[in-house]
Amino acid sequence: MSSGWTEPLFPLELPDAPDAGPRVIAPGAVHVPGWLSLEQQRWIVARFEEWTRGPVPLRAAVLPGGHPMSVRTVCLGWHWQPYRYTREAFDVNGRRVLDFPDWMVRLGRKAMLEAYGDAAEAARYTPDTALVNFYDETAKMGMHQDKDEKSRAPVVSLSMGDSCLFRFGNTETRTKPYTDVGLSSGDLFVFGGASRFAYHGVTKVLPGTAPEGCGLPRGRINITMRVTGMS
Ligand SMILES: O=C(O)CCC(=O)C(=O)O
Ligand SMILES: [Fe+2]
Repeated sequence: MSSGWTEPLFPLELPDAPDAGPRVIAPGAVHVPGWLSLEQQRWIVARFEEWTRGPVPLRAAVLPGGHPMSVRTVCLGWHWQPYRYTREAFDVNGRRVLDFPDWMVRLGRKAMLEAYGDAAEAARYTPDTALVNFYDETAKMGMHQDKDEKSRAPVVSLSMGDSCLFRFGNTETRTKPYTDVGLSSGDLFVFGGASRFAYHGVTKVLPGTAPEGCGLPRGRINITMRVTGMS
């Protein structure tokens, strides 16, 4: 019971060797465990701390039903609110969000190359927004599609801090079939192609599982880079 992995082992995909290569979870959906080094993770966590200082703070987006999400988010490039992108955070303080960093474009391209192995596709990939989510130990994210982008380019996801159970489903329904994947600190997950509009969510954060030295002793950060297709 001390491992933190309290879910049944099947169909949970356990992270094994940290340097295990890419695994295809569904067509177009690839999980790369342990992709970022601890040093890279720490560096990104330090950037996260800068982003949360503004101009737009970390905030829980309010869903149309009036309930705030349990996850808190800060955006880069374009600000997302349910369910659209704008340059200014009208639902927070009206300020324009930080520019999308060049280093993150480069990281997105490296991620694409790692996941799909197609150098030309990777070189073309130019994400222009990132939703940077912070999960405390009770936060979750319900099953949803990322479909507010006008582009079908893949979504690149990076995780730091505590592990979580990430549920990756199908494009038709919020329910089965899905695969539960353990996403740990440093993991990469890319979904594009036939999986670009698959439902997915975070069912549980596993407190106390952040590795020593990742820069985030508790809680979980997830960055999803996307191409808005907007200008
Ligand atoms: O936290 C995650 O791993 C997923 C986040 C997500 O699906 C989103 O921000 O749309
Ligand atoms: Fe999503």
